[in-house]
Amino acid sequence: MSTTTPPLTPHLHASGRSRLVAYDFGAHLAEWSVDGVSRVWLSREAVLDGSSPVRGGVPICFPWFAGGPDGDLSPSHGLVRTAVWRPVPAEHDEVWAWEISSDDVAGAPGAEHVPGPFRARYAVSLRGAEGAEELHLALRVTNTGHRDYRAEAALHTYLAVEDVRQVQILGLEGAAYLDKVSGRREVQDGPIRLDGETDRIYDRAGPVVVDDRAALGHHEVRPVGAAQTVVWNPWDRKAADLPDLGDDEWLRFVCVETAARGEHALALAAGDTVEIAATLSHHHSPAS
Ligand SMILES: O=P(O)(O)OC[C@H]1O[C@H](O)[C@H](O)[C@@H](O)[C@@H]1O
Repeated sequence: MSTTTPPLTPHLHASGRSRLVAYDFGAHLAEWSVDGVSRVWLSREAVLDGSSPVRGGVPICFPWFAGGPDGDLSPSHGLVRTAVWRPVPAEHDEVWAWEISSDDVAGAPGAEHVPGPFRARYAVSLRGAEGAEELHLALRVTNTGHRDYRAEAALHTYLAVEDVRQVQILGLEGAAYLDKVSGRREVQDGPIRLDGETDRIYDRAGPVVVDDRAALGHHEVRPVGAAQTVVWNPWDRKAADLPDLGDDEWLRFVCVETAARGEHALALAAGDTVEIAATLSHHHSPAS
Protein backbone atom coordinates (compact mmCIF):
# COMPACT_ATOMS: atom_id res chain seq x y z
CA MET A 1 0.00 0.00 0.00
CA SER A 2 1.38 3.39 -0.92
CA THR A 3 1.85 5.92 1.88
CA THR A 4 2.47 8.85 -0.44
CA THR A 5 0.39 11.88 0.53
CA PRO A 6 -1.13 13.66 -2.46
CA PRO A 7 0.09 17.20 -3.10
CA LEU A 8 -2.03 20.13 -1.96
CA THR A 9 -4.08 21.79 -4.67
CA PRO A 10 -2.79 25.31 -5.27
CA HIS A 11 -4.87 28.38 -5.99
CA LEU A 12 -3.15 30.40 -8.72
CA HIS A 13 -3.76 34.02 -9.57
CA ALA A 14 -2.09 36.37 -12.01
CA SER A 15 -2.98 40.01 -12.58
CA GLY A 16 -1.01 43.11 -13.39
CA ARG A 17 2.62 42.17 -12.87
CA SER A 18 1.88 39.92 -9.90
CA ARG A 19 1.47 36.17 -9.58
CA LEU A 20 0.21 34.50 -6.41
CA VAL A 21 0.03 30.92 -5.18
CA ALA A 22 -1.96 29.89 -2.10
CA TYR A 23 -3.32 26.79 -0.38
CA ASP A 24 -6.42 26.14 1.73
CA PHE A 25 -4.03 24.34 4.11
CA GLY A 26 -3.23 27.08 6.61
CA ALA A 27 -4.82 29.65 4.24
CA HIS A 28 -1.19 29.80 3.29
CA LEU A 29 -0.05 32.37 0.76
CA ALA A 30 2.96 30.50 -0.57
CA GLU A 31 4.35 32.80 -3.23
CA TRP A 32 4.12 36.35 -4.50
CA SER A 33 6.20 37.29 -7.50
CA VAL A 34 6.28 40.51 -9.51
CA ASP A 35 7.56 40.41 -13.09
CA GLY A 36 8.68 36.84 -12.40
CA VAL A 37 10.84 37.80 -9.40
CA SER A 38 9.93 36.38 -5.96
CA ARG A 39 8.95 38.98 -3.40
CA VAL A 40 7.54 36.54 -0.88
CA TRP A 41 9.91 33.60 -0.66
CA LEU A 42 9.11 29.87 -0.71
CA SER A 43 11.63 27.15 0.10
CA ARG A 44 12.37 24.81 -2.77
CA GLU A 45 12.20 22.02 -0.16
CA ALA A 46 8.81 23.15 1.19
CA VAL A 47 6.52 20.24 2.08
CA LEU A 48 3.37 20.77 0.03
CA ASP A 49 1.28 17.76 0.99
CA GLY A 50 -0.29 18.97 4.24
CA SER A 51 1.83 16.70 6.41
CA SER A 52 3.76 19.62 7.94
CA PRO A 53 3.73 23.43 7.82
CA VAL A 54 4.82 25.12 4.60
CA ARG A 55 8.32 26.63 4.86
CA GLY A 56 8.06 30.10 3.36
CA GLY A 57 5.26 32.31 2.14
CA VAL A 58 3.16 33.74 4.95
CA PRO A 59 2.29 31.25 7.68
CA ILE A 60 -0.59 32.43 9.85
CA CYS A 61 0.20 32.02 13.55
CA PHE A 62 -2.90 31.83 15.78
CA PRO A 63 -4.03 31.54 18.57
CA TRP A 64 -0.46 31.38 19.81
CA PHE A 65 2.93 32.36 18.46
CA ALA A 66 5.85 29.88 18.53
CA GLY A 67 5.30 27.87 21.75
CA GLY A 68 2.86 30.42 23.20
CA PRO A 69 3.25 32.68 26.26
CA ASP A 70 5.15 30.04 28.28
CA GLY A 71 6.80 28.34 25.34
CA ASP A 72 5.23 24.93 25.97
CA LEU A 73 2.35 24.78 23.49
CA SER A 74 2.22 22.72 20.35
CA PRO A 75 1.87 22.70 17.45
CA SER A 76 4.33 25.56 17.06
CA HIS A 77 2.62 28.82 15.98
CA GLY A 78 -0.88 27.59 16.79
CA LEU A 79 -3.13 25.07 15.18
CA VAL A 80 -4.63 27.07 12.31
CA ARG A 81 -1.29 26.96 10.44
CA THR A 82 -1.81 23.26 9.74
CA ALA A 83 -5.62 23.25 9.46
CA VAL A 84 -7.58 23.35 6.23
CA TRP A 85 -9.45 26.68 5.94
CA ARG A 86 -12.73 27.11 4.04
CA PRO A 87 -12.60 29.37 0.98
CA VAL A 88 -15.27 32.11 1.21
CA PRO A 89 -16.27 34.74 -1.37
CA ALA A 90 -13.68 37.47 -1.89
CA GLU A 91 -14.83 41.07 -1.40
CA HIS A 92 -13.69 44.35 -2.98
CA ASP A 93 -10.05 44.03 -4.08
CA GLU A 94 -9.51 40.67 -2.39
CA VAL A 95 -8.08 37.86 -4.49
CA TRP A 96 -8.95 35.14 -2.00
CA ALA A 97 -10.55 34.85 1.42
CA TRP A 98 -10.89 31.98 3.84
CA GLU A 99 -12.55 31.30 7.18
CA ILE A 100 -11.95 28.94 10.05
CA SER A 101 -13.52 28.63 13.48
CA SER A 102 -12.79 26.95 16.78
CA ASP A 103 -15.42 24.34 15.84
CA ASP A 104 -13.39 23.48 12.73
CA VAL A 105 -10.31 22.68 14.82
CA ALA A 106 -12.07 20.99 17.74
CA GLY A 107 -10.35 17.65 18.25
CA ALA A 108 -7.17 18.67 16.43
CA PRO A 109 -3.90 18.38 18.38
CA GLY A 110 -3.56 21.52 20.51
CA ALA A 111 -7.32 22.29 20.54
CA GLU A 112 -7.26 22.10 24.33
CA HIS A 113 -5.04 25.23 24.34
CA VAL A 114 -7.43 27.40 22.31
CA PRO A 115 -8.24 30.30 24.69
CA GLY A 116 -11.88 30.64 23.61
CA PRO A 117 -14.37 30.24 20.77
CA PHE A 118 -13.36 32.15 17.65
CA ARG A 119 -14.10 32.73 14.01
CA ALA A 120 -11.22 33.93 11.82
CA ARG A 121 -11.34 35.37 8.33
CA TYR A 122 -8.17 35.88 6.30
CA ALA A 123 -7.96 37.70 3.01
CA VAL A 124 -5.22 38.30 0.45
CA SER A 125 -5.57 41.38 -1.73
CA LEU A 126 -3.51 42.92 -4.50
CA ARG A 127 -3.46 46.69 -4.57
CA GLY A 128 -1.64 48.89 -7.02
CA ALA A 129 -0.55 52.37 -6.05
CA GLU A 130 0.89 54.40 -8.92
CA GLY A 131 1.96 51.30 -10.80
CA ALA A 132 3.62 49.70 -7.76
CA GLU A 133 2.27 46.29 -6.83
CA GLU A 134 1.21 45.90 -3.21
CA LEU A 135 0.10 42.81 -1.36
CA HIS A 136 -2.34 43.26 1.51
CA LEU A 137 -2.88 40.49 4.08
CA ALA A 138 -5.59 40.80 6.71
CA LEU A 139 -6.52 38.43 9.52
CA ARG A 140 -9.76 39.29 11.30
CA VAL A 141 -10.66 37.39 14.46
CA THR A 142 -14.01 37.41 16.25
CA ASN A 143 -14.51 36.20 19.80
CA THR A 144 -17.73 34.21 19.33
CA GLY A 145 -17.96 33.31 23.01
CA HIS A 146 -19.28 35.05 26.11
CA ARG A 147 -15.99 35.52 27.91
CA ASP A 148 -13.12 37.92 27.18
CA TYR A 149 -9.74 36.35 26.35
CA ARG A 150 -6.39 37.11 24.81
CA ALA A 151 -4.83 35.37 21.86
CA GLU A 152 -1.49 35.63 20.10
CA ALA A 153 -1.29 36.12 16.36
CA ALA A 154 1.27 36.79 13.64
CA LEU A 155 1.59 37.11 9.89
CA HIS A 156 4.93 35.32 9.52
CA THR A 157 6.09 36.91 6.28
CA TYR A 158 9.15 35.42 4.53
CA LEU A 159 10.58 38.26 2.40
CA ALA A 160 12.78 37.23 -0.52
CA VAL A 161 16.21 38.86 -0.53
CA GLU A 162 19.34 38.39 -2.61
CA ASP A 163 21.71 37.94 0.34
CA VAL A 164 20.52 38.25 3.94
CA ARG A 165 24.10 39.08 5.03
CA GLN A 166 23.90 42.34 3.10
CA VAL A 167 20.44 43.39 4.21
CA GLN A 168 19.77 46.28 6.53
CA ILE A 169 16.43 46.73 8.24
CA LEU A 170 15.23 50.23 8.99
CA GLY A 171 12.38 51.43 11.18
CA LEU A 172 13.16 49.62 14.42
CA GLU A 173 15.99 51.90 15.58
CA GLY A 174 15.71 52.54 19.33
CA ALA A 175 13.02 49.87 19.80
CA ALA A 176 13.16 47.50 22.78
CA TYR A 177 13.32 43.83 21.88
CA LEU A 178 13.60 40.35 23.29
CA ASP A 179 16.53 38.50 21.77
CA LYS A 180 15.30 34.90 21.75
CA VAL A 181 18.78 33.64 20.88
CA SER A 182 20.50 35.12 23.96
CA GLY A 183 17.37 35.36 26.11
CA ARG A 184 18.19 39.00 26.87
CA ARG A 185 16.17 42.18 26.47
CA GLU A 186 17.98 44.81 24.38
CA VAL A 187 17.42 48.12 22.64
CA GLN A 188 18.09 48.32 18.91
CA ASP A 189 21.10 50.49 18.15
CA GLY A 190 20.76 51.84 14.59
CA PRO A 191 19.54 49.81 11.60
CA ILE A 192 19.48 46.02 11.96
CA ARG A 193 22.28 44.15 10.20
CA LEU A 194 22.21 40.39 10.47
CA ASP A 195 25.43 38.50 11.08
CA GLY A 196 24.24 35.28 12.71
CA GLU A 197 21.13 33.48 13.90
CA THR A 198 18.55 36.19 14.51
CA ASP A 199 15.27 35.72 16.38
CA ARG A 200 14.04 38.96 17.91
CA ILE A 201 10.70 40.25 19.05
CA TYR A 202 10.60 44.03 18.78
CA ASP A 203 8.02 45.92 20.80
CA ARG A 204 7.27 48.16 17.85
CA ALA A 205 5.13 47.77 14.78
CA GLY A 206 6.55 49.09 11.51
CA PRO A 207 6.57 50.48 8.98
CA VAL A 208 9.75 48.54 8.40
CA VAL A 209 12.00 48.79 5.35
CA VAL A 210 14.24 45.90 4.35
CA ASP A 211 17.03 47.34 2.26
CA ASP A 212 18.20 44.48 0.03
CA ARG A 213 21.42 46.12 -1.05
CA ALA A 214 22.66 43.18 -3.13
CA ALA A 215 19.48 43.37 -5.22
CA LEU A 216 19.34 47.17 -5.36
CA GLY A 217 15.82 47.14 -4.04
CA HIS A 218 13.85 47.35 -0.83
CA HIS A 219 10.79 45.82 0.73
CA GLU A 220 8.35 47.75 2.85
CA VAL A 221 6.10 46.13 5.46
CA ARG A 222 3.32 48.34 6.78
CA PRO A 223 1.46 46.68 9.65
CA VAL A 224 -1.87 47.55 11.22
CA GLY A 225 -3.35 46.30 14.48
CA ALA A 226 -0.29 44.59 15.92
CA ALA A 227 2.25 46.12 18.29
CA GLN A 228 5.28 43.99 17.49
CA THR A 229 7.67 43.01 14.72
CA VAL A 230 9.55 39.71 14.74
CA VAL A 231 12.78 39.46 12.76
CA TRP A 232 14.00 35.92 12.10
CA ASN A 233 16.65 34.12 10.11
CA PRO A 234 18.08 30.77 11.25
CA TRP A 235 21.54 31.33 9.67
CA ASP A 236 23.68 28.45 8.48
CA ARG A 237 23.88 26.10 11.50
CA LYS A 238 20.21 26.24 12.52
CA ALA A 239 19.20 26.08 8.84
CA ALA A 240 21.07 22.79 8.50
CA ASP A 241 18.64 21.32 11.07
CA LEU A 242 15.59 22.36 9.04
CA PRO A 243 14.83 19.56 6.57
CA ASP A 244 12.49 21.77 4.53
CA LEU A 245 15.22 24.30 3.71
CA GLY A 246 17.64 23.66 0.84
CA ASP A 247 21.40 24.21 1.08
CA ASP A 248 22.22 27.90 1.40
CA GLU A 249 18.54 28.88 1.10
CA TRP A 250 18.80 30.72 4.43
CA LEU A 251 20.64 33.43 2.49
CA ARG A 252 17.54 34.14 0.41
CA PHE A 253 15.02 35.34 2.97
CA VAL A 254 14.42 37.33 6.08
CA CYS A 255 11.23 37.02 8.06
CA VAL A 256 9.73 40.34 9.14
CA GLU A 257 6.61 39.32 10.99
CA THR A 258 3.66 41.43 12.08
CA ALA A 259 2.99 40.06 15.54
CA ALA A 260 0.89 40.37 18.69
CA ARG A 261 2.23 38.07 21.39
CA GLY A 262 2.97 37.93 25.10
CA GLU A 263 1.81 41.10 26.83
CA HIS A 264 0.92 42.52 23.41
CA ALA A 265 -1.41 39.64 22.50
CA LEU A 266 -4.76 40.55 20.94
CA ALA A 267 -7.42 41.46 23.52
CA LEU A 268 -10.64 39.83 22.37
CA ALA A 269 -13.64 40.98 24.39
CA ALA A 270 -16.72 38.75 24.06
CA GLY A 271 -18.36 39.42 20.70
CA ASP A 272 -15.55 41.71 19.49
CA THR A 273 -13.65 41.51 16.22
CA VAL A 274 -10.03 42.62 15.86
CA GLU A 275 -7.84 42.69 12.79
CA ILE A 276 -4.12 42.47 12.18
CA ALA A 277 -2.92 43.29 8.71
CA ALA A 278 0.23 43.95 6.73
CA THR A 279 0.79 45.63 3.40
CA LEU A 280 3.90 44.55 1.52
CA SER A 281 5.54 46.37 -1.33
CA HIS A 282 8.88 46.25 -3.09
CA HIS A 283 10.73 49.06 -4.80
CA HIS A 284 13.82 49.13 -6.95
CA SER A 285 16.73 51.23 -5.78
CA PRO A 286 18.17 51.15 -2.29
CA ALA A 287 16.22 52.71 0.59
CA SER A 288 17.45 56.23 1.27
O1 LIG B 1 10.06 26.46 12.26
P1 LIG B 1 8.80 27.28 12.54
O2 LIG B 1 7.84 26.63 13.50
O3 LIG B 1 8.13 27.64 11.23
O4 LIG B 1 9.26 28.63 13.21
C1 LIG B 1 10.19 29.46 12.60
C2 LIG B 1 10.50 30.66 13.50
O5 LIG B 1 9.33 31.43 13.65
C3 LIG B 1 9.47 32.65 14.39
O6 LIG B 1 10.23 33.57 13.70
C4 LIG B 1 10.03 32.40 15.78
O7 LIG B 1 10.35 33.62 16.44
C5 LIG B 1 11.25 31.52 15.72
O8 LIG B 1 11.65 31.16 17.03
C6 LIG B 1 10.97 30.26 14.88
O9 LIG B 1 12.13 29.47 14.82
